[in-house]
Amino acid sequence: MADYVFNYYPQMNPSQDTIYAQASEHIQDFKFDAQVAGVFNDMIRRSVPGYAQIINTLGDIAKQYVQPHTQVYDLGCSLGAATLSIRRQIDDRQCQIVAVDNSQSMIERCQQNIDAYVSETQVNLVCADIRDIEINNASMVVLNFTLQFLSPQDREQLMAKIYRGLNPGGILVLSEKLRFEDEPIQDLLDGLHLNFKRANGYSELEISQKRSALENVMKPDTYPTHEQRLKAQGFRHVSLWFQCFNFASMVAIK
Ligand SMILES: C[S@@+](CC[C@H](N)C(=O)[O-])C[C@H]1O[C@@H](n2cnc3c(N)ncnc32)[C@H](O)[C@@H]1O
Ligand SMILES: O=C(O)C(=O)C[C@]1(C(=O)O)C=C[C@@H](O)C=C1
Repeated sequence: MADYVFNYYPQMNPSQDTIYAQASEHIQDFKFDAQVAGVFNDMIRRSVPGYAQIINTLGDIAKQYVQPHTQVYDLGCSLGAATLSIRRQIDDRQCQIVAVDNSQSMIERCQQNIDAYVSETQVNLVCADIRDIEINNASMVVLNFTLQFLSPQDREQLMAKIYRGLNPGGILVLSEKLRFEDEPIQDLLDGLHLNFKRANGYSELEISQKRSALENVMKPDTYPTHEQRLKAQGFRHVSLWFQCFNFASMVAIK
């Protein structure tokens, strides 16, 4: 599989993630702070199976779904990988991309990444909580591994806001880590994910310390929960379009 986004945007991948490499007595809750922002491109590529494929495909989906003179929202944009992939495909459409993250460190690095490439499409980079922003005149909304960091009640409210802000025919792309009710399936897919991390050079110590750090802050839903929530908002067409182990990406069309 072409790992194009990392070859295409080489400046996005400057440092290796060694955040959990040393044993620590007190593992603090995971935060998207300056330390994480500095290594995030390496971290997410080595932690999320299919990440590059998902980023590339977001551009393809944008090409099909983004309508002229509308807005595209990238919620929890981190370093801007999704925004950059989408922007390359919609330069002829007089659209604006609204990219939002509440981590100042992510936003600063994201701005540098966006400024590094010329484009006709304006990117409005906002440092804010995605629970507080307005969404309107949207033809595409992206939540690429962001919803899982909100509380269940906030997930529901955000979905309702996204649905209201999308134009008819607009699309939401929702990528998440998944949980499985079926225990053997949960164990199998979780184990395959751990092997993916090992194959990408993470030690057992790094894997277990990161797991502890994420325990309280990232609570994945099952696919049926996602599907029910999306349909309850009114989305008429809901499907998985990608899954690798316990990581998936869904589309929901209004
Ligand atoms: C796993 S990262 C997303 C990766 C990114 N979408 C990509 O495709 O590379 C989650 C991001 O969501 C941001 N985030 C988490 N909760 C947020 C909130 N309530 N409001 C805004 N941003 C949030 C974090 O700061 C982090 O940058
Ligand atoms: O589940 C894990 O082990 C992860 O590292 C997942 C995950 C994610 O899904 O966002 C968690 C935090 C980091 O942002 C990168 C990847």
